[in-house]
Amino acid sequence: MSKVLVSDSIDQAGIDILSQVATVDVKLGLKPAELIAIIGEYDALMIRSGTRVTQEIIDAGTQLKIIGRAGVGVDNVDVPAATRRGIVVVNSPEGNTIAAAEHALAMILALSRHIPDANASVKRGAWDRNSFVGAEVYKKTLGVVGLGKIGSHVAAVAKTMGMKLLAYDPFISTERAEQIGCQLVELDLLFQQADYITLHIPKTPETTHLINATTLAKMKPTARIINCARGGIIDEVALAAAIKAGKIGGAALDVFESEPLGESELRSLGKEVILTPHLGASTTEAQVNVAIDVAEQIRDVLLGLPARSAVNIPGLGPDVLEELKPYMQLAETLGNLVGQLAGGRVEVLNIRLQGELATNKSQPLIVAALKGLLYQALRERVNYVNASIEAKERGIRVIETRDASIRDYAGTLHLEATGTLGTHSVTGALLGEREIHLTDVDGFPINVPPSKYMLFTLHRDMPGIIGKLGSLLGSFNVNIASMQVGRKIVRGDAVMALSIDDPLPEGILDEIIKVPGIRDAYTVTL
Ligand SMILES: NC(=O)C1=CN([C@@H]2O[C@H](COP(=O)(O)OP(=O)(O)OC[C@H]3O[C@@H](n4cnc5c(N)ncnc54)[C@H](O)[C@@H]3O)[C@@H](O)[C@H]2O)C=CC1
Ligand SMILES: O=C(O)CCC(=O)C(=O)O
Repeated sequence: MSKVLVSDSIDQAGIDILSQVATVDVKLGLKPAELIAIIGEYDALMIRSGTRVTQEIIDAGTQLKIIGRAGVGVDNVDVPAATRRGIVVVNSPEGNTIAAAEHALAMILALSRHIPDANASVKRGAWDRNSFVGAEVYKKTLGVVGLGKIGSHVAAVAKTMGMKLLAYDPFISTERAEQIGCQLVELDLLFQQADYITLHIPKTPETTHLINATTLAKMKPTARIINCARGGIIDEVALAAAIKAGKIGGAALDVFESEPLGESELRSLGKEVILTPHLGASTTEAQVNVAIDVAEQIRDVLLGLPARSAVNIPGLGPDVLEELKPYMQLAETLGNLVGQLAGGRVEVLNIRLQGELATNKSQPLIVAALKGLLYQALRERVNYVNASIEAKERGIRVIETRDASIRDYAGTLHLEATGTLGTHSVTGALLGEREIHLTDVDGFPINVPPSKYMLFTLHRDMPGIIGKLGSLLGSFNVNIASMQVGRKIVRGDAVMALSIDDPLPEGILDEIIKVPGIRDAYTVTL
């Protein structure tokens, strides 16, 4: 049975799902060295933001197939290292959207009305109404940095509170921003005009210290900044200094450059600063959502099925998967076949999407074809995650072309591999939506379903050759399940495709090539 390690606290609903297919160990608060010492036993690791999955941990996880992040941000996982090792990294892109957005909205209101400090003062026994005079958000300007899932929800609710909305997000359209009621502006203008600035972007090299001494200097002296996205987007030292110097009005932070927050000037500041310990996703509802979402994906991957929200399998969203799954199987089979026909080292793989397929997303098909192509070299080590990287590292150049005019079948895929031993090509189609058929080998039309063991010959189309080959195979006790010849002209060159019941015994290929009229022969295992 597979083994899953859960190293941060996740809802029981997730553990229950994992337990259907695996032994689940929940071990919280492990130090990096402790995690490195045990991770080798596990097939899957499930985390939240508490566990930092470094290259060392990934290297020690020799059995790891999947890392599941019960939440959105995967910045605590070394995704490139996981990708190189073929480990799927999945997250829950939407499970905690509402929770995080509501936390940001709560921060805006709590900051405006000094709720935390007023509450603490009453609990201390005081009745001080003068120190906590607040500000209304009504008719104030909210600047939303990052108008994705969380930013959009914050904007939509803020709109209903009567706020004016500015947004900065270089990756969304003006129309989309307008639909949400936001005016898309340049970042500097947002900094200059906003009364509240709320951050909803990932932490990337571009967004690290986006809020720094220079950008803080552009803001209104009354501006308040809310960060429920990621620590490190704000330079905390510069922020504390700006608040102390009265250059901005205040800040509410849920996330920090280093978590848990250690020694920090921010702790010493008064009611103009609110700090929460990364609680954005901490609602009962969100924790159930993300636990189920990620546990289901881990279960599926352990059962050999694809994950719906893999962050390191580009272009494989659930909708794409549903539509392309049969074609991915076709691409993988053709990749495996053409790789074996080509033998040696493949240098160029030409992939042509034909007919209806020409209008489809090609990336998943390319990944699947490469997975098939590299299977002989890498066996189980190659998967949808690392196929592209492995191909790149081997110097395989991928050329993609499309031809919508070819309409023999609904959609066909044509693969041509050129390597150190020559060029070979195969074409395949789906019959009845799922059944794979080879429709062409090396330019010769055929129509056969691929089978586990196959033999292909290139020969002269002449009387007696099929009989001679049949007798030869029979003398080696090789049983032929089916046979088909593809030719372009009568008595010209032809290709024979045979399905055989068992692998071809050693040495027969040399005998086959000696049969007069047979020029070449290839055996493949699919
Ligand atoms: N505090 C907490 O507990 C939680 C924090 N988060 C964090 O919230 C953030 C946003 O999450 P979602 O809205 O789900 O992500 P999302 O992917 O839906 O939205 C992010 C948006 O940021 C935009 N963006 C990317 N780079 C940008 C840049 N340089 N400048 C401006 N915009 C940029 C993208 O175009 C996208 O629209 C993430 O960092 C996530 O990790 C998410 C959930 C809980
Ligand atoms: O797991 C958590 O509570 C943190 C959630 C979070 O930051 C995220 O989903 O990106």
